[in-house]
Amino acid sequence: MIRHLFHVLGREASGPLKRLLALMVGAAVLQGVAFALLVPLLRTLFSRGPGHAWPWLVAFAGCSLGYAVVQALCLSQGFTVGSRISRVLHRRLADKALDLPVGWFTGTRAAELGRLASQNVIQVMNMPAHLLRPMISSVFTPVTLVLAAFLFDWRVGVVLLLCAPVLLGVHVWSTRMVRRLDRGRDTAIDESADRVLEFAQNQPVLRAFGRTVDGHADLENALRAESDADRTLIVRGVPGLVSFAFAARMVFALALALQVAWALDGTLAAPTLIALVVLTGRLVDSVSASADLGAGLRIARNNLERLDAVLEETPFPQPTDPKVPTGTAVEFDQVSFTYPKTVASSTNGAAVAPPAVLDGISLRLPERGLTALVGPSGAGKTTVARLLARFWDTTAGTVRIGGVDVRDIAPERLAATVAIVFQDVYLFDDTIEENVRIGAPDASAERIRRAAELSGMDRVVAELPDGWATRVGERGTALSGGQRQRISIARALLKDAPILVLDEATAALDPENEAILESAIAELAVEKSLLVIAHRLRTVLAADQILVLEGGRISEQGTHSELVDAGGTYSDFWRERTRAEGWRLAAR
Ligand SMILES: Nc1ncnc2c1ncn2[C@@H]1O[C@H](COP(=O)(O)OP(=O)(O)OP(=O)(O)O)[C@@H](O)[C@H]1O
Repeated sequence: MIRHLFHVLGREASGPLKRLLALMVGAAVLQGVAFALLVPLLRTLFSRGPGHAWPWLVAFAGCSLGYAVVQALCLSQGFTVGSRISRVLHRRLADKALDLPVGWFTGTRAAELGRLASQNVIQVMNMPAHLLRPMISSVFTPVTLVLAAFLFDWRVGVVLLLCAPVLLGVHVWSTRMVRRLDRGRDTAIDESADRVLEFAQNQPVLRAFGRTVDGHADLENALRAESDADRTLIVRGVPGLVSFAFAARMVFALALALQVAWALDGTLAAPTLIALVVLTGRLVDSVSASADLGAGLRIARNNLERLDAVLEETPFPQPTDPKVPTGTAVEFDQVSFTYPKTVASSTNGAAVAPPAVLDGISLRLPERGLTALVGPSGAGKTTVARLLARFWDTTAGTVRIGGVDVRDIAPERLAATVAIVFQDVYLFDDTIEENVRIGAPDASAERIRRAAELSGMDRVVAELPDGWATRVGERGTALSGGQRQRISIARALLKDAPILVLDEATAALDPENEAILESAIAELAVEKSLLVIAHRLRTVLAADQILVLEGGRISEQGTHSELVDAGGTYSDFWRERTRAEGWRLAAR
Protein backbone atom coordinates (compact mmCIF):
# COMPACT_ATOMS: atom_id res chain seq x y z
CA MET A 1 0.00 0.00 0.00
CA ILE A 2 2.88 2.36 0.75
CA ARG A 3 4.27 1.65 -2.73
CA HIS A 4 0.84 2.45 -4.11
CA LEU A 5 0.82 5.72 -2.19
CA PHE A 6 4.21 6.71 -3.61
CA HIS A 7 2.96 5.83 -7.09
CA VAL A 8 -0.17 7.95 -6.78
CA LEU A 9 1.78 10.90 -5.38
CA GLY A 10 4.48 10.88 -8.01
CA ARG A 11 7.97 12.21 -7.37
CA GLU A 12 6.96 15.59 -6.00
CA ALA A 13 5.71 14.51 -2.57
CA SER A 14 7.81 11.38 -2.19
CA GLY A 15 10.77 13.05 -0.40
CA PRO A 16 8.79 14.39 2.60
CA LEU A 17 6.86 11.11 2.78
CA LYS A 18 10.09 9.09 2.88
CA ARG A 19 11.41 11.26 5.73
CA LEU A 20 8.14 10.87 7.60
CA LEU A 21 8.27 7.08 7.18
CA ALA A 22 11.84 7.04 8.53
CA LEU A 23 10.67 8.99 11.61
CA MET A 24 7.78 6.57 12.10
CA VAL A 25 10.08 3.55 11.90
CA GLY A 26 12.37 5.27 14.45
CA ALA A 27 9.43 5.84 16.81
CA ALA A 28 8.26 2.22 16.47
CA VAL A 29 11.75 0.84 17.17
CA LEU A 30 12.17 3.14 20.19
CA GLN A 31 8.82 1.93 21.49
CA GLY A 32 9.94 -1.68 21.02
CA VAL A 33 13.26 -1.02 22.78
CA ALA A 34 11.43 0.67 25.68
CA PHE A 35 9.16 -2.39 26.03
CA ALA A 36 12.17 -4.71 25.77
CA LEU A 37 13.97 -2.83 28.54
CA LEU A 38 11.15 -3.92 30.84
CA VAL A 39 12.62 -7.44 30.75
CA PRO A 40 16.03 -6.67 32.38
CA LEU A 41 14.30 -4.09 34.57
CA LEU A 42 11.78 -6.59 35.96
CA ARG A 43 14.34 -9.40 36.09
CA THR A 44 16.78 -7.27 38.13
CA LEU A 45 13.96 -5.95 40.29
CA PHE A 46 12.79 -9.44 41.23
CA SER A 47 16.19 -11.16 41.42
CA ARG A 48 18.49 -8.48 42.91
CA GLY A 49 16.14 -5.87 44.43
CA PRO A 50 15.15 -2.24 43.62
CA GLY A 51 18.60 -0.83 44.38
CA HIS A 52 20.13 -2.58 41.34
CA ALA A 53 17.30 -1.73 38.94
CA TRP A 54 18.11 2.03 38.69
CA PRO A 55 20.27 1.88 35.54
CA TRP A 56 17.55 -0.07 33.68
CA LEU A 57 14.91 2.33 34.93
CA VAL A 58 16.92 5.32 33.63
CA ALA A 59 17.45 3.58 30.27
CA PHE A 60 13.70 2.81 30.08
CA ALA A 61 12.79 6.42 30.92
CA GLY A 62 15.30 7.77 28.35
CA CYS A 63 13.92 5.49 25.64
CA SER A 64 10.32 6.39 26.49
CA LEU A 65 11.19 10.09 26.36
CA GLY A 66 12.95 9.65 23.01
CA TYR A 67 9.89 7.78 21.73
CA ALA A 68 7.56 10.58 22.92
CA VAL A 69 9.66 13.25 21.15
CA VAL A 70 9.91 11.33 17.85
CA GLN A 71 6.22 10.48 18.07
CA ALA A 72 5.32 14.19 18.47
CA LEU A 73 7.47 14.95 15.41
CA CYS A 74 5.66 12.22 13.46
CA LEU A 75 2.30 13.71 14.38
CA SER A 76 3.13 17.24 13.30
CA GLN A 77 4.95 16.04 10.16
CA GLY A 78 2.03 13.71 9.42
CA PHE A 79 -0.31 16.70 9.13
CA THR A 80 2.19 18.70 7.07
CA VAL A 81 2.74 15.81 4.66
CA GLY A 82 -1.06 15.25 4.56
CA SER A 83 -1.67 18.83 3.37
CA ARG A 84 1.04 18.41 0.78
CA ILE A 85 -0.55 15.18 -0.44
CA SER A 86 -3.85 17.00 -0.86
CA ARG A 87 -2.24 19.76 -2.94
CA VAL A 88 -0.27 17.30 -5.08
CA LEU A 89 -3.28 15.07 -5.73
CA HIS A 90 -5.54 17.99 -6.63
CA ARG A 91 -2.92 19.29 -9.04
CA ARG A 92 -2.37 15.85 -10.57
CA LEU A 93 -6.12 15.33 -11.02
CA ALA A 94 -6.48 18.78 -12.61
CA ASP A 95 -3.52 18.08 -14.94
CA LYS A 96 -5.04 14.73 -15.81
CA ALA A 97 -8.39 16.35 -16.61
CA LEU A 98 -6.57 18.52 -19.15
CA ASP A 99 -4.92 15.44 -20.69
CA LEU A 100 -8.15 13.49 -21.21
CA PRO A 101 -10.36 13.70 -24.28
CA VAL A 102 -13.36 16.00 -23.82
CA GLY A 103 -15.61 13.06 -24.59
CA TRP A 104 -14.35 11.29 -21.44
CA PHE A 105 -16.32 13.67 -19.24
CA THR A 106 -19.72 12.02 -19.18
CA GLY A 107 -22.09 12.91 -16.32
CA THR A 108 -21.10 9.81 -14.31
CA ARG A 109 -17.39 10.35 -14.89
CA ALA A 110 -17.60 14.02 -13.88
CA ALA A 111 -19.39 12.95 -10.66
CA GLU A 112 -16.69 10.30 -10.04
CA LEU A 113 -13.96 12.90 -10.56
CA GLY A 114 -15.76 15.19 -8.10
CA ARG A 115 -15.86 12.40 -5.53
CA LEU A 116 -12.17 11.62 -6.05
CA ALA A 117 -11.14 15.25 -5.66
CA SER A 118 -13.14 15.66 -2.46
CA GLN A 119 -13.78 12.49 -0.39
CA ASN A 120 -10.96 10.32 -1.70
CA VAL A 121 -8.30 12.99 -1.49
CA ILE A 122 -9.35 13.86 2.08
CA GLN A 123 -9.09 10.22 3.09
CA VAL A 124 -5.68 9.83 1.45
CA MET A 125 -4.39 13.07 3.04
CA ASN A 126 -5.38 11.71 6.45
CA MET A 127 -3.40 8.53 5.86
CA PRO A 128 0.03 9.66 7.16
CA ALA A 129 -1.28 10.97 10.48
CA HIS A 130 -3.98 8.43 11.23
CA LEU A 131 -3.07 5.26 9.39
CA LEU A 132 0.61 5.01 8.48
CA ARG A 133 1.81 5.72 12.01
CA PRO A 134 -0.11 2.89 13.72
CA MET A 135 0.51 0.63 10.73
CA ILE A 136 4.29 1.05 10.90
CA SER A 137 4.25 0.74 14.64
CA SER A 138 2.30 -2.54 14.40
CA VAL A 139 5.12 -4.00 12.27
CA PHE A 140 8.38 -2.52 13.60
CA THR A 141 7.60 -2.62 17.34
CA PRO A 142 6.88 -6.41 17.24
CA VAL A 143 10.00 -7.00 15.08
CA THR A 144 12.12 -5.16 17.70
CA LEU A 145 10.49 -7.20 20.47
CA VAL A 146 11.16 -10.53 18.71
CA LEU A 147 14.83 -9.59 18.26
CA ALA A 148 14.98 -8.60 21.94
CA ALA A 149 13.41 -11.93 22.93
CA PHE A 150 16.42 -13.69 21.33
CA LEU A 151 18.68 -11.74 23.69
CA PHE A 152 16.78 -12.84 26.79
CA ASP A 153 15.90 -16.44 25.82
CA TRP A 154 16.58 -17.73 22.32
CA ARG A 155 13.80 -20.35 22.58
CA VAL A 156 11.14 -17.65 23.06
CA GLY A 157 12.66 -15.76 20.12
CA VAL A 158 12.43 -18.85 17.87
CA VAL A 159 8.79 -19.55 18.85
CA LEU A 160 7.76 -15.95 18.14
CA LEU A 161 9.69 -15.94 14.86
CA LEU A 162 8.03 -19.17 13.69
CA CYS A 163 4.60 -17.74 14.48
CA ALA A 164 5.20 -14.64 12.31
CA PRO A 165 4.53 -16.34 8.90
CA VAL A 166 1.32 -17.88 10.30
CA LEU A 167 0.09 -14.47 11.43
CA LEU A 168 1.14 -12.93 8.12
CA GLY A 169 -0.73 -15.63 6.18
CA VAL A 170 -3.93 -15.11 8.18
CA HIS A 171 -3.59 -11.35 7.74
CA VAL A 172 -3.19 -11.57 3.95
CA TRP A 173 -6.10 -14.02 3.63
CA SER A 174 -8.51 -12.00 5.76
CA THR A 175 -7.55 -8.70 4.14
CA ARG A 176 -8.06 -10.06 0.63
CA MET A 177 -11.38 -11.58 1.50
CA VAL A 178 -12.82 -8.50 3.17
CA ARG A 179 -11.39 -6.22 0.49
CA ARG A 180 -13.20 -8.11 -2.23
CA LEU A 181 -16.46 -7.69 -0.36
CA ASP A 182 -15.65 -4.05 0.36
CA ARG A 183 -15.13 -3.36 -3.32
CA GLY A 184 -18.55 -4.77 -4.15
CA ARG A 185 -20.09 -2.56 -1.48
CA ASP A 186 -18.20 0.54 -2.70
CA THR A 187 -19.48 0.00 -6.24
CA ALA A 188 -23.01 -0.38 -4.90
CA ILE A 189 -22.68 2.82 -2.82
CA ASP A 190 -21.38 4.77 -5.84
CA GLU A 191 -24.24 3.50 -7.95
CA SER A 192 -26.73 4.66 -5.28
CA ALA A 193 -25.02 8.05 -5.09
CA ASP A 194 -25.26 8.46 -8.88
CA ARG A 195 -28.90 7.43 -8.89
CA VAL A 196 -29.72 9.84 -6.04
CA LEU A 197 -27.99 12.62 -8.00
CA GLU A 198 -29.90 11.71 -11.13
CA PHE A 199 -33.12 11.54 -9.11
CA ALA A 200 -32.50 15.03 -7.67
CA GLN A 201 -31.62 16.51 -11.06
CA ASN A 202 -34.67 14.96 -12.72
CA GLN A 203 -37.14 16.15 -10.08
CA PRO A 204 -39.01 18.50 -12.44
CA VAL A 205 -39.73 15.63 -14.87
CA LEU A 206 -40.48 13.07 -12.15
CA ARG A 207 -42.88 15.38 -10.32
CA ALA A 208 -44.60 16.37 -13.53
CA PHE A 209 -45.31 12.66 -14.05
CA GLY A 210 -46.20 12.02 -10.41
CA ARG A 211 -43.27 9.63 -9.77
CA THR A 212 -42.23 9.20 -6.15
CA VAL A 213 -39.12 7.48 -4.77
CA ASP A 214 -40.88 4.13 -5.01
CA GLY A 215 -41.69 4.76 -8.62
CA HIS A 216 -38.11 5.44 -9.61
CA ALA A 217 -36.97 1.91 -10.39
CA ASP A 218 -33.26 2.67 -10.94
CA LEU A 219 -32.90 4.34 -7.56
CA GLU A 220 -34.86 1.59 -5.86
CA ASN A 221 -32.72 -1.11 -7.47
CA ALA A 222 -29.51 0.71 -6.54
CA LEU A 223 -30.62 1.04 -2.89
CA ARG A 224 -31.58 -2.62 -2.79
CA ALA A 225 -28.21 -3.63 -4.25
CA GLU A 226 -26.44 -1.47 -1.65
CA SER A 227 -28.37 -3.12 1.15
CA ASP A 228 -27.55 -6.60 -0.28
CA ALA A 229 -23.87 -5.68 -0.50
CA ASP A 230 -23.94 -4.51 3.15
CA ARG A 231 -25.51 -7.77 4.26
CA THR A 232 -23.00 -9.83 2.28
CA LEU A 233 -20.13 -7.90 3.84
CA ILE A 234 -21.45 -8.47 7.35
CA VAL A 235 -22.27 -12.17 6.91
CA ARG A 236 -19.33 -13.27 4.76
CA GLY A 237 -16.82 -10.78 6.12
CA VAL A 238 -17.07 -11.67 9.82
CA PRO A 239 -14.69 -14.68 9.67
CA GLY A 240 -12.14 -12.49 7.93
CA LEU A 241 -12.61 -9.65 10.40
CA VAL A 242 -12.12 -11.77 13.57
CA SER A 243 -9.61 -14.32 12.30
CA PHE A 244 -6.48 -12.20 12.74
CA ALA A 245 -7.23 -11.09 16.31
CA PHE A 246 -8.01 -14.75 17.11
CA ALA A 247 -4.71 -15.97 15.59
CA ALA A 248 -2.77 -13.32 17.58
CA ARG A 249 -4.38 -14.51 20.83
CA MET A 250 -3.50 -18.12 19.94
CA VAL A 251 0.14 -17.13 19.47
CA PHE A 252 0.10 -15.47 22.89
CA ALA A 253 -1.42 -18.58 24.49
CA LEU A 254 1.18 -20.84 22.84
CA ALA A 255 4.12 -18.65 23.91
CA LEU A 256 2.74 -18.42 27.43
CA ALA A 257 2.27 -22.18 27.73
CA LEU A 258 5.82 -22.88 26.51
CA GLN A 259 7.34 -20.27 28.82
CA VAL A 260 5.50 -21.74 31.82
CA ALA A 261 6.64 -25.27 30.82
CA TRP A 262 10.28 -24.10 30.61
CA ALA A 263 9.92 -22.39 34.00
CA LEU A 264 8.50 -25.61 35.48
CA ASP A 265 11.37 -27.72 34.15
CA GLY A 266 13.79 -25.18 35.64
CA THR A 267 15.32 -23.86 32.41
CA LEU A 268 13.68 -20.43 32.75
CA ALA A 269 14.12 -18.41 35.92
CA ALA A 270 10.92 -17.04 37.53
CA PRO A 271 11.91 -13.32 37.22
CA THR A 272 12.77 -13.87 33.51
CA LEU A 273 9.44 -15.68 33.05
CA ILE A 274 7.52 -12.71 34.47
CA ALA A 275 9.47 -10.27 32.30
CA LEU A 276 9.04 -12.37 29.14
CA VAL A 277 5.29 -12.75 29.74
CA VAL A 278 5.05 -8.94 29.88
CA LEU A 279 7.12 -8.67 26.69
CA THR A 280 5.02 -11.26 24.84
CA GLY A 281 1.86 -9.48 25.97
CA ARG A 282 3.12 -6.16 24.59
CA LEU A 283 4.11 -7.88 21.36
CA VAL A 284 0.70 -9.48 20.86
CA ASP A 285 -1.00 -6.14 21.67
CA SER A 286 1.11 -4.38 19.03
CA VAL A 287 0.36 -7.05 16.43
CA SER A 288 -3.36 -7.05 17.28
CA ALA A 289 -3.47 -3.29 16.75
CA SER A 290 -2.97 -3.95 13.04
CA ALA A 291 -6.27 -5.90 13.02
CA ASP A 292 -8.04 -2.73 14.20
CA LEU A 293 -6.47 -0.91 11.29
CA GLY A 294 -7.89 -3.42 8.81
CA ALA A 295 -10.97 -1.40 7.79
CA GLY A 296 -8.97 1.83 7.49
CA LEU A 297 -6.30 0.08 5.42
CA ARG A 298 -8.83 -1.45 3.07
CA ILE A 299 -10.59 1.87 2.55
CA ALA A 300 -7.23 3.57 1.98
CA ARG A 301 -6.19 0.95 -0.54
CA ASN A 302 -9.49 1.25 -2.42
CA ASN A 303 -9.10 5.04 -2.44
CA LEU A 304 -5.60 4.76 -3.82
CA GLU A 305 -6.74 2.32 -6.50
CA ARG A 306 -9.51 4.65 -7.62
CA LEU A 307 -7.18 7.64 -7.77
CA ASP A 308 -4.62 5.54 -9.59
CA ALA A 309 -7.20 4.36 -12.14
CA VAL A 310 -7.99 7.94 -13.13
CA LEU A 311 -4.38 9.14 -13.01
CA GLU A 312 -3.38 6.20 -15.21
CA GLU A 313 -6.10 6.82 -17.83
CA THR A 314 -4.49 6.97 -21.26
CA PRO A 315 -3.86 10.63 -22.02
CA PHE A 316 -5.23 12.06 -25.21
CA PRO A 317 -2.26 12.02 -27.61
CA GLN A 318 -1.18 15.50 -28.69
CA PRO A 319 0.96 16.19 -31.75
CA THR A 320 4.67 16.58 -31.02
CA ASP A 321 5.20 18.33 -34.34
CA PRO A 322 1.90 20.14 -35.07
CA LYS A 323 1.00 20.92 -38.68
CA VAL A 324 -0.79 24.00 -39.94
CA PRO A 325 -3.91 23.38 -42.06
CA THR A 326 -4.14 25.10 -45.41
CA GLY A 327 -7.72 26.30 -45.48
CA THR A 328 -10.70 25.08 -43.49
CA ALA A 329 -12.38 22.50 -45.71
CA VAL A 330 -13.36 19.43 -43.66
CA GLU A 331 -12.94 15.88 -44.84
CA PHE A 332 -14.04 12.64 -43.19
CA ASP A 333 -12.13 9.81 -44.87
CA GLN A 334 -13.53 6.31 -44.19
CA VAL A 335 -14.23 7.24 -40.58
CA SER A 336 -15.46 4.59 -38.17
CA PHE A 337 -16.13 5.19 -34.51
CA THR A 338 -17.13 3.18 -31.47
CA TYR A 339 -17.46 4.75 -28.03
CA PRO A 340 -15.08 3.23 -25.49
CA LYS A 341 -16.33 0.54 -23.13
CA THR A 342 -17.95 1.92 -20.04
CA VAL A 343 -19.03 0.08 -16.89
CA ALA A 344 -21.94 2.49 -16.72
CA SER A 345 -23.24 1.26 -20.05
CA SER A 346 -24.11 -2.14 -18.67
CA THR A 347 -26.91 -3.14 -16.38
CA ASN A 348 -24.97 -5.70 -14.35
CA GLY A 349 -21.89 -3.58 -13.62
CA ALA A 350 -19.63 -5.39 -16.12
CA ALA A 351 -17.96 -3.43 -18.89
CA VAL A 352 -19.65 -4.01 -22.25
CA ALA A 353 -18.50 -3.19 -25.75
CA PRO A 354 -20.86 -0.64 -27.30
CA PRO A 355 -21.74 -1.09 -30.98
CA ALA A 356 -20.02 0.94 -33.73
CA VAL A 357 -21.75 4.29 -34.22
CA LEU A 358 -20.06 5.26 -37.51
CA ASP A 359 -19.01 2.68 -40.07
CA GLY A 360 -16.56 4.03 -42.64
CA ILE A 361 -18.22 7.34 -43.51
CA SER A 362 -16.69 9.78 -45.97
CA LEU A 363 -17.89 13.33 -46.37
CA ARG A 364 -16.62 16.77 -47.30
CA LEU A 365 -17.59 20.21 -46.04
CA PRO A 366 -16.38 23.00 -48.34
CA GLU A 367 -14.61 26.08 -46.91
CA ARG A 368 -17.73 28.11 -47.44
CA GLY A 369 -21.27 26.90 -47.57
CA LEU A 370 -24.01 25.22 -45.62
CA THR A 371 -24.15 21.46 -45.11
CA ALA A 372 -27.13 19.89 -43.36
CA LEU A 373 -26.75 16.55 -41.60
CA VAL A 374 -29.99 14.68 -41.07
CA GLY A 375 -30.90 11.20 -39.93
CA PRO A 376 -32.88 9.27 -37.34
CA SER A 377 -32.32 9.84 -33.64
CA GLY A 378 -29.20 8.02 -32.45
CA ALA A 379 -27.78 7.77 -35.98
CA GLY A 380 -24.53 9.43 -34.89
CA LYS A 381 -24.99 13.06 -36.02
CA THR A 382 -23.66 14.55 -32.77
CA THR A 383 -20.84 12.02 -32.88
CA VAL A 384 -19.78 13.44 -36.26
CA ALA A 385 -19.60 16.92 -34.65
CA ARG A 386 -17.57 15.54 -31.72
CA LEU A 387 -15.07 13.87 -34.04
CA LEU A 388 -14.72 17.04 -36.08
CA ALA A 389 -13.76 18.97 -32.92
CA ARG A 390 -11.60 16.01 -31.76
CA PHE A 391 -13.52 15.35 -28.56
CA TRP A 392 -12.70 11.75 -29.40
CA ASP A 393 -10.30 10.19 -31.87
CA THR A 394 -11.69 8.03 -34.65
CA THR A 395 -11.55 4.26 -34.26
CA ALA A 396 -10.50 4.03 -37.92
CA GLY A 397 -10.13 6.52 -40.75
CA THR A 398 -9.13 10.16 -40.67
CA VAL A 399 -10.77 13.51 -40.05
CA ARG A 400 -8.93 16.32 -41.84
CA ILE A 401 -9.22 20.08 -41.70
CA GLY A 402 -7.44 22.01 -44.44
CA GLY A 403 -5.81 18.76 -45.56
CA VAL A 404 -4.28 18.04 -42.11
CA ASP A 405 -5.30 15.18 -39.83
CA VAL A 406 -6.98 16.77 -36.76
CA ARG A 407 -4.63 14.64 -34.61
CA ASP A 408 -1.72 16.64 -36.09
CA ILE A 409 -3.23 20.06 -35.44
CA ALA A 410 -2.16 21.89 -32.24
CA PRO A 411 -5.10 21.80 -29.73
CA GLU A 412 -5.29 25.61 -29.46
CA ARG A 413 -5.39 26.00 -33.24
CA LEU A 414 -8.06 23.32 -33.57
CA ALA A 415 -10.12 24.95 -30.82
CA ALA A 416 -9.85 28.30 -32.59
CA THR A 417 -10.88 26.74 -35.92
CA VAL A 418 -14.10 25.01 -34.82
CA ALA A 419 -17.04 26.48 -32.88
CA ILE A 420 -19.91 24.23 -31.82
CA VAL A 421 -23.37 24.97 -30.47
CA PHE A 422 -24.53 21.79 -28.72
CA GLN A 423 -28.03 20.59 -27.96
CA ASP A 424 -27.24 20.85 -24.27
CA VAL A 425 -26.40 24.40 -23.34
CA TYR A 426 -23.57 24.78 -20.83
CA LEU A 427 -23.82 28.03 -18.87
CA PHE A 428 -21.78 29.27 -15.92
CA ASP A 429 -23.39 30.92 -12.90
CA ASP A 430 -22.40 34.43 -14.02
CA THR A 431 -23.83 37.32 -16.07
CA ILE A 432 -25.10 36.93 -19.62
CA GLU A 433 -22.19 39.04 -20.86
CA GLU A 434 -19.57 36.85 -19.21
CA ASN A 435 -21.25 33.73 -20.55
CA VAL A 436 -21.13 35.10 -24.09
CA ARG A 437 -17.60 36.45 -23.67
CA ILE A 438 -16.26 32.92 -23.01
CA GLY A 439 -16.33 32.65 -26.81
CA ALA A 440 -13.70 35.43 -27.09
CA PRO A 441 -12.76 37.11 -23.78
CA ASP A 442 -11.06 40.09 -25.49
CA ALA A 443 -13.76 40.72 -28.10
CA SER A 444 -14.59 44.34 -28.84
CA ALA A 445 -18.01 45.80 -28.04
CA GLU A 446 -18.68 45.92 -31.79
CA ARG A 447 -18.07 42.16 -32.17
CA ILE A 448 -20.35 41.41 -29.23
CA ARG A 449 -23.06 43.61 -30.73
CA ARG A 450 -22.76 41.77 -34.04
CA ALA A 451 -22.91 38.30 -32.44
CA ALA A 452 -25.91 39.41 -30.36
CA GLU A 453 -27.69 40.69 -33.45
CA LEU A 454 -27.10 37.52 -35.48
CA SER A 455 -28.18 35.18 -32.68
CA GLY A 456 -31.19 37.22 -31.57
CA MET A 457 -29.42 37.74 -28.24
CA ASP A 458 -29.94 41.52 -28.51
CA ARG A 459 -33.69 40.97 -28.08
CA VAL A 460 -33.15 38.84 -24.97
CA VAL A 461 -30.96 41.52 -23.43
CA ALA A 462 -33.42 44.28 -24.28
CA GLU A 463 -36.25 42.39 -22.54
CA LEU A 464 -34.34 41.88 -19.27
CA PRO A 465 -34.20 44.70 -16.66
CA ASP A 466 -30.50 44.10 -15.98
CA GLY A 467 -29.66 43.58 -19.65
CA TRP A 468 -26.18 42.12 -20.21
CA ALA A 469 -25.58 42.15 -16.44
CA THR A 470 -28.43 39.67 -15.80
CA ARG A 471 -27.21 36.66 -13.86
CA VAL A 472 -28.12 33.37 -15.52
CA GLY A 473 -28.28 31.31 -12.28
CA GLU A 474 -26.82 27.88 -11.71
CA ARG A 475 -26.61 26.13 -15.10
CA GLY A 476 -28.70 28.97 -16.55
CA THR A 477 -31.85 28.07 -14.60
CA ALA A 478 -32.89 31.75 -14.32
CA LEU A 479 -33.46 31.87 -18.09
CA SER A 480 -35.87 30.22 -20.50
CA GLY A 481 -34.69 27.42 -22.79
CA GLY A 482 -34.81 29.75 -25.82
CA GLN A 483 -32.82 32.44 -23.99
CA ARG A 484 -30.19 29.90 -22.96
CA GLN A 485 -29.91 28.61 -26.48
CA ARG A 486 -29.42 32.12 -27.86
CA ILE A 487 -26.59 32.75 -25.35
CA SER A 488 -24.96 29.55 -26.53
CA ILE A 489 -25.30 30.60 -30.19
CA ALA A 490 -24.03 34.14 -29.49
CA ARG A 491 -21.02 32.65 -27.70
CA ALA A 492 -20.15 30.47 -30.69
CA LEU A 493 -20.66 33.34 -33.16
CA LEU A 494 -18.46 35.64 -31.06
CA LYS A 495 -15.68 33.12 -31.30
CA ASP A 496 -15.79 33.75 -35.03
CA ALA A 497 -14.26 30.38 -35.96
CA PRO A 498 -14.12 29.53 -39.68
CA ILE A 499 -15.99 26.23 -39.08
CA LEU A 500 -19.29 26.46 -37.24
CA VAL A 501 -21.33 23.44 -36.16
CA LEU A 502 -24.89 23.91 -34.98
CA ASP A 503 -26.31 20.76 -33.34
CA GLU A 504 -30.07 21.15 -33.06
CA ALA A 505 -29.42 24.79 -32.25
CA THR A 506 -32.93 25.89 -33.10
CA ALA A 507 -34.75 23.23 -31.05
CA ALA A 508 -35.74 25.60 -28.22
CA LEU A 509 -36.40 28.68 -30.36
CA ASP A 510 -39.81 30.10 -31.21
CA PRO A 511 -40.60 30.63 -34.94
CA GLU A 512 -39.61 34.30 -34.78
CA ASN A 513 -36.16 33.62 -33.33
CA GLU A 514 -35.72 30.61 -35.53
CA ALA A 515 -36.24 32.87 -38.53
CA ILE A 516 -33.61 35.29 -37.16
CA LEU A 517 -31.14 32.44 -36.80
CA GLU A 518 -31.93 31.09 -40.24
CA SER A 519 -31.10 34.40 -41.89
CA ALA A 520 -27.90 34.51 -39.76
CA ILE A 521 -27.01 31.03 -40.99
CA ALA A 522 -27.51 32.10 -44.61
CA GLU A 523 -25.30 35.13 -43.99
CA LEU A 524 -22.59 33.16 -42.19
CA ALA A 525 -22.50 30.44 -44.85
CA VAL A 526 -21.12 32.99 -47.30
CA GLU A 527 -17.87 33.24 -45.36
CA LYS A 528 -17.71 30.08 -43.20
CA SER A 529 -18.06 26.34 -43.41
CA LEU A 530 -21.33 25.56 -41.65
CA LEU A 531 -22.51 22.13 -40.56
CA VAL A 532 -26.07 22.18 -39.31
CA ILE A 533 -27.61 19.16 -37.62
CA ALA A 534 -31.28 19.89 -37.95
CA HIS A 535 -34.71 18.43 -37.98
CA ARG A 536 -36.28 21.74 -38.93
CA LEU A 537 -37.33 22.02 -42.51
CA ARG A 538 -36.33 25.52 -43.50
CA THR A 539 -32.69 25.16 -42.44
CA VAL A 540 -32.37 21.89 -44.33
CA LEU A 541 -34.09 23.34 -47.37
CA ALA A 542 -31.52 26.12 -47.67
CA ALA A 543 -28.48 23.81 -47.45
CA ASP A 544 -25.94 23.60 -50.28
CA GLN A 545 -25.68 19.89 -49.62
CA ILE A 546 -27.63 17.51 -47.42
CA LEU A 547 -26.08 14.37 -45.94
CA VAL A 548 -28.33 11.60 -44.69
CA LEU A 549 -26.78 9.51 -41.93
CA GLU A 550 -28.36 6.17 -41.07
CA GLY A 551 -27.07 2.80 -39.93
CA GLY A 552 -23.62 4.34 -39.36
CA ARG A 553 -23.26 5.31 -43.02
CA ILE A 554 -24.00 8.26 -45.30
CA SER A 555 -26.89 6.76 -47.22
CA GLU A 556 -27.78 9.76 -49.36
CA GLN A 557 -26.14 12.99 -50.39
CA GLY A 558 -27.30 15.89 -52.57
CA THR A 559 -29.41 19.01 -52.64
CA HIS A 560 -32.95 19.07 -51.33
CA SER A 561 -34.58 18.67 -54.73
CA GLU A 562 -32.19 15.93 -55.79
CA LEU A 563 -32.93 13.95 -52.64
CA VAL A 564 -36.69 14.48 -52.80
CA ASP A 565 -36.64 13.28 -56.41
CA ALA A 566 -34.54 10.25 -55.43
CA GLY A 567 -37.46 8.99 -53.33
CA GLY A 568 -35.26 7.52 -50.57
CA THR A 569 -35.03 8.04 -46.81
CA TYR A 570 -34.72 11.81 -47.13
CA SER A 571 -37.83 11.97 -49.24
CA ASP A 572 -39.73 10.00 -46.54
CA PHE A 573 -38.25 12.23 -43.85
CA TRP A 574 -39.31 15.30 -45.76
CA ARG A 575 -42.84 14.04 -46.34
CA GLU A 576 -43.23 13.13 -42.68
CA ARG A 577 -41.88 16.48 -41.52
CA THR A 578 -44.02 18.56 -43.81
CA ARG A 579 -47.04 16.64 -42.59
CA ALA A 580 -46.04 17.15 -38.96
CA GLU A 581 -45.45 20.86 -39.43
CA GLY A 582 -48.48 21.37 -41.66
CA TRP A 583 -46.40 22.26 -44.70
CA ARG A 584 -47.05 21.40 -48.28
CA LEU A 585 -44.45 19.34 -50.06
CA ALA A 586 -42.62 21.68 -52.40
CA ALA A 587 -39.23 21.45 -53.96
CA ARG A 588 -36.98 24.49 -53.97
N1 LIG B 1 -20.60 9.33 -24.59
C1 LIG B 1 -21.16 8.26 -25.14
N2 LIG B 1 -20.81 7.03 -24.73
C2 LIG B 1 -21.36 5.92 -25.27
N3 LIG B 1 -22.29 5.95 -26.25
C3 LIG B 1 -22.70 7.16 -26.71
C4 LIG B 1 -22.16 8.37 -26.17
N4 LIG B 1 -22.76 9.40 -26.83
C5 LIG B 1 -23.61 8.85 -27.72
N5 LIG B 1 -23.58 7.51 -27.65
C6 LIG B 1 -24.34 6.58 -28.48
O1 LIG B 1 -23.95 6.76 -29.83
C7 LIG B 1 -25.07 6.70 -30.69
C8 LIG B 1 -25.14 7.97 -31.54
O2 LIG B 1 -25.39 9.06 -30.69
P1 LIG B 1 -25.48 10.55 -31.26
O3 LIG B 1 -25.78 11.46 -30.12
O4 LIG B 1 -24.28 10.85 -32.06
O5 LIG B 1 -26.75 10.44 -32.21
P2 LIG B 1 -27.60 11.58 -32.89
O6 LIG B 1 -27.85 11.16 -34.29
O7 LIG B 1 -26.97 12.92 -32.69
O8 LIG B 1 -28.95 11.49 -32.05
P3 LIG B 1 -30.06 12.63 -31.77
O9 LIG B 1 -30.64 13.03 -33.09
O10 LIG B 1 -31.07 11.92 -30.93
O11 LIG B 1 -29.38 13.74 -31.06
C9 LIG B 1 -26.29 6.49 -29.81
O12 LIG B 1 -26.60 5.12 -29.82
C10 LIG B 1 -25.82 6.90 -28.43
O13 LIG B 1 -26.47 6.13 -27.46
